[in-house]
Amino acid sequence: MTHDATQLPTTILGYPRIGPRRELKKALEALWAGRATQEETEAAAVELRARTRRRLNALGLRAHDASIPSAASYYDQVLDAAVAVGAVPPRFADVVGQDGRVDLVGYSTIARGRGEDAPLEMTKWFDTNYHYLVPEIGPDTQFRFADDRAVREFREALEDGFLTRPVLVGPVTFLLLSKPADGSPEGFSPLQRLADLVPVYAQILRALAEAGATWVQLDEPGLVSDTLTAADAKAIHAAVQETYAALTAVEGRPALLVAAPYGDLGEFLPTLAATDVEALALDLVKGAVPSAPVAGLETKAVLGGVIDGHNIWRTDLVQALGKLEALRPLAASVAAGTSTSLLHVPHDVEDEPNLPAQLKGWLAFADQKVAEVVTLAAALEDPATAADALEASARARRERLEAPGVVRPEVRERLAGLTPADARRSDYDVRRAAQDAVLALPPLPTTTIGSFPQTGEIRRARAAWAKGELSDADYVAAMRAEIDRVVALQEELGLDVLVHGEPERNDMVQYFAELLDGFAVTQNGWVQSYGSRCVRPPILWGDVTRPAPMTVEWATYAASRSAKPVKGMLTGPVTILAWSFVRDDQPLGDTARQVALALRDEIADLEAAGIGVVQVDEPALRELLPLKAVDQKAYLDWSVESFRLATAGAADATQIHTHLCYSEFGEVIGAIDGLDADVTSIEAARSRMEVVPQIAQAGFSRGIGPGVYDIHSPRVPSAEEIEELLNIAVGSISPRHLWVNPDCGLKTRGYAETEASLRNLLAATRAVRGSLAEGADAH
Ligand SMILES: Nc1nc2c(c(=O)[nH]1)N[C@@H](CNc1ccc(C(=O)N[C@@H](CCC(=O)N[C@@H](CCC(=O)N[C@@H](CCC(=O)O)C(=O)O)C(=O)O)C(=O)O)cc1)CN2
Ligand code: MET
Ligand SMILES: [Zn+2]
Repeated sequence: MTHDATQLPTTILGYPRIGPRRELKKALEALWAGRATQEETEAAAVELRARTRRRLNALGLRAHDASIPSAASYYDQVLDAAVAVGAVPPRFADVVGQDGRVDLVGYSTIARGRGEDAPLEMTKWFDTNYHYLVPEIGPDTQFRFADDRAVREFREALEDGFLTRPVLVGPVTFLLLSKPADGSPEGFSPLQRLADLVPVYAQILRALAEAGATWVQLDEPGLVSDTLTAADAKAIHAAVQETYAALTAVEGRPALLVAAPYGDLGEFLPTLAATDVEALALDLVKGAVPSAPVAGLETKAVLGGVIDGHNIWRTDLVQALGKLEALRPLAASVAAGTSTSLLHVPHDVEDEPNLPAQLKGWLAFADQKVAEVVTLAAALEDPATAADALEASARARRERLEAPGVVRPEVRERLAGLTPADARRSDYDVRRAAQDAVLALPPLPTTTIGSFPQTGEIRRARAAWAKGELSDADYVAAMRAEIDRVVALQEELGLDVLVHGEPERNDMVQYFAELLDGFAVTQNGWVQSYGSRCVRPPILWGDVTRPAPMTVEWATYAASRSAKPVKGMLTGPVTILAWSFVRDDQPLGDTARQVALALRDEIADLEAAGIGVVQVDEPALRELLPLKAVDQKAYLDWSVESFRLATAGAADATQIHTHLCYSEFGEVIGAIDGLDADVTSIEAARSRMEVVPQIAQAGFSRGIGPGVYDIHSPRVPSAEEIEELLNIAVGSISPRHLWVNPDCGLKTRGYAETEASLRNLLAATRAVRGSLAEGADAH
């Protein structure tokens, strides 16, 4: 170590990467569509990185002290780490250049797959709506310092006049998030490869130091979960010790900041504090200031993550400063920072011309949060200089509590009048008989998850409508034409329960937020969900009411086009909360119940309009599950209750479906059972029906549709392949309960592949129905 590292710069753990106008999304999608060269896409990204540095500098992060993070990524930071350490699966070995580098086309291939080569699996990043790519690590994976993008981007910034702080996923987290490569022996876990991986990180640190880096940030969020078995925890303690003993021994290295976002470090804090790293970043939003001295911490610089990287409310700076002050006696020095990367929030409140002025005063997007960090840093130096800013932030919060619409007495009264009976339906058998009588579905009924391809034409029509260039009537006509097409296609293919295809929805959450009171939606508030895909999370700021029916006209129009049952399509309360920025002035459960009541009224209206099947999607049920075991039961109670409150007003004969993606099914199976839906569809094709034994074991005895078509890839599954998956399902799930459906909605797919895949899905279903009938005849 060649410089003073007892003082951390004021900083943020990371910043949005997609660009204020989704510049990176557009550049990447142009490359993928063959409309841009690699050089053009790289050039757009270089420009975006330069703009980001200037912006952060203008907001008060300094240019020369590693205060500005170098944390860009073309797709995902975990994929970046995999490529850096040479952990590219053998099926993609050809995309790695002679020099170890992976160019943008090759990098995109690993992320998105090609032909029969499946991409890396994608899964949720902690308790966020961001998704990372899962590295595949086997006993033979050859780690080496392969791609030096981190060094190149550090140099790029330096040449531009900025000494930045490179950010990498730390080695322990990298292995904890990896999965064993296919063919790994029983009992193998990627963490067993730590000793081979750490020297590569050491090399990277050396290369960064040679390039002039003074600080490097290693993100270790893998340490914040406590749902670990004792044996796992022991192995992770040992891994932390081994990793940071080795990395701090690297000669001439940069100072190390180990960041632990998304929760409290708990038992791993003492372990990290005992290492020789210079600095730790603690999440003081989800986690707490340690209540007693921690051995080793007194020699470290600590970044107090008091600004919430996960929400958009303006911080109560008085309270935040209090936490930093409480931390001071425990550490060598304390700096102000964010709890997580700002990746999960939009760029700039000032870029929202349509948000009400009063609401804007309550909000802090990424840029406002950087300013808050800078204000706190000043307040740490001298509270007097920041007194006005501190008082203003406290005033904004008080004002919010009293503003009209935040509390609506009629909503409060309705909630207060609820009884347990409002969340209970009749027994499943009673419902099943009533539903069989009206629906008369064949065995192994087929359906889809709701959305059909969102074509460029649909999106352009909506954009024109929003700009006033297309009239309401023309917009409705365009969407109805799409519904006609979707219904006709499903009829032709022979699906049993049809959908309208959701063409009118920009997003399954934003659509409802636009129609409910108590929400605001943004114009430019894009947040990366995965790769180039983004969402604009709505802001749930007040009590929720439903001024008018939201889906009835679309659903009844679709129903008028077919004699088959058409499934109404709603997003559930938990998912609406999970994918919005939610008020933090009352328990989430109370907010969820308000949303549930709006959905309950919608279901009543759908029933009254003759819709006899309604799906209430809850793909985020698992996402909001707290990382800490102690908090999980309370969450499962309110989340399940809110779904039931939304659905339990339905008549026995109304078939309620739900849908969940991301098959960590085992973890929430109790909750899924508790939802008491008549039919549940889940993602299963990607994991080749891994969840089926879990379903059987749990004795799940209502309708269940494990997905048989992986919609995350353009690949068309063959009928034989789907038949094989169905046979696995039939092996453990009673045909009385088994449904046939894709893994998820089809909105990100094109029509050609969708049609071909669904055709194969129906052929496979007919084949399996045939063999079931033969089996029944033989008995
Ligand atoms: N909120 C949410 N979270 C989720 C999911 C989800 O569906 N919703 N699914 C899971 C996976 N995540 C996903 C996240 C985003 C997308 C996605 O497709 N996003 C679209 C944007 C969707 C949208 O808001 N569309 C708007 C705006 C579309 C747009 O970009 N319009 C153009 C103009 C139209 C054109 O010329 O194409 C523009 O504004 O510039 C609309 O359709 O109205 C994208 O990034 O491309 C898919 C999956 C988990 N989390
Ligand atoms: C992310 S779950 C998506 C469910 C929704 N009904 C759709 O089909 O798109
Ligand atoms: Zn889904």
